[in-house]
Amino acid sequence: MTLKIGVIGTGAIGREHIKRITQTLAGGKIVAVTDVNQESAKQAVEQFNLDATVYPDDKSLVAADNVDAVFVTSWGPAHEASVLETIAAGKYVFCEKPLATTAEGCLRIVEAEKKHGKRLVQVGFMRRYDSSYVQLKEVIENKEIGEPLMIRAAHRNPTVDENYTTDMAAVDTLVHEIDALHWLIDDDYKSVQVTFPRKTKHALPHLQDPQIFNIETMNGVAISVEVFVNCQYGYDIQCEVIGEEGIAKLPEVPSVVMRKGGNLSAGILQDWKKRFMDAYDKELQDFMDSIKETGEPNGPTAWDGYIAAVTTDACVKAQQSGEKEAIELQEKPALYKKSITELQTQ
Ligand SMILES: NC(=O)c1ccc[n+]([C@@H]2O[C@H](COP(=O)([O-])OP(=O)(O)OC[C@H]3O[C@@H](n4cnc5c(N)ncnc54)[C@H](O)[C@@H]3O)[C@@H](O)[C@H]2O)c1
Ligand SMILES: O[C@H]1[C@H](O)[C@@H](O)[C@H](O)[C@@H](O)[C@H]1O
Repeated sequence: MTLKIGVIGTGAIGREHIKRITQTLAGGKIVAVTDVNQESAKQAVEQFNLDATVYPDDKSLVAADNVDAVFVTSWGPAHEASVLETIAAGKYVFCEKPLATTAEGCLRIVEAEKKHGKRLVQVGFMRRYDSSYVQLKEVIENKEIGEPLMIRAAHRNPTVDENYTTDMAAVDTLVHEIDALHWLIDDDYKSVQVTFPRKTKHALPHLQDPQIFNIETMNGVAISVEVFVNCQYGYDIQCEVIGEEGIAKLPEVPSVVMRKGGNLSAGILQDWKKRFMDAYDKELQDFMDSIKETGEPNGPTAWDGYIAAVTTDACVKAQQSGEKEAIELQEKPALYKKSITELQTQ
């Protein structure tokens, strides 16, 4: 059975996902697209030679009889309405981060899914599918470094455009670590405090860059994440877990090592599209396969989207107050108690 997919938002990641469904992955077909910029939607159809209808808006795309599942790849503030619309139609939805821009918005999605009675939503936290994070998680789960005590991480982008603001360091960038790190050590967040080191001359006046987020977990693990989005030299994701018996570090991205002109050198990636390419492939393949095999998506849930939103809200508050801010979650609903992946690996 081929999963027939409609895409809302045909910008950078929307097109990346259309390309992988059309050219790389098995089991899905893009049958519908929409974008507030209708020209962009039409261009996407031409670019990938799609046999797909261009709809005027998300509502009409979601309602189309031949659409089984929807990808929400529009701007963050538009996600909640499209996801709610899709759940109301009883269809599956893969939503890029953020699930919604507020914790309240995520809870509205959780409530809608609970009312529907089974999981329909997967959130695009692709690091859980990245082989280097999966290896790191295995080392931690097998207790090879004992109990984790501290994590040192960094999320660096070479540059960002002028629309990138100080809060986006949390909401747009750190959000990946927020999802990946609690999953990695199977713990919950307790509080966050933010410090602003000396500002780089490469950041525009309105942007504080770099920033350091100090997060404490319920088990007392101290996490420090540097977000530096004008680091100039490349796209660099680092993560080191310090445990009672040793240290485990995210492997470096393989790169050809050259000896040339008196230098020993290896390349560093320049943008996010390549770093998590395989993980994007795996997350979407898993989305399609699990729906076919079990009737529910397998990956990060709407509840994971809610955890991320509560945490990014606290981070933004901490940026503004300079104080340690609490990260407080509501009780996890039964629908999300165990993901299918967790049950399978027990
Ligand atoms: N998982 C990741 O690593 C990753 C990477 C990049 C982007 N993202 C997320 O994906 C989303 C899109 O990012 P992008 O880089 O592709 O942005 P983009 O600006 O390139 O594309 C977004 C597209 O959505 C369209 N759009 C906006 N509002 C809409 C609406 N209401 N209905 C239909 N179309 C609408 C815009 O016209 C644009 O074409 C963001 O939420 C971003 O955070 C995730
Ligand atoms: O939306 C992008 C994307 O999520 C990238 O993975 C991240 O590195 C960037 O900082 C962010 O702006």
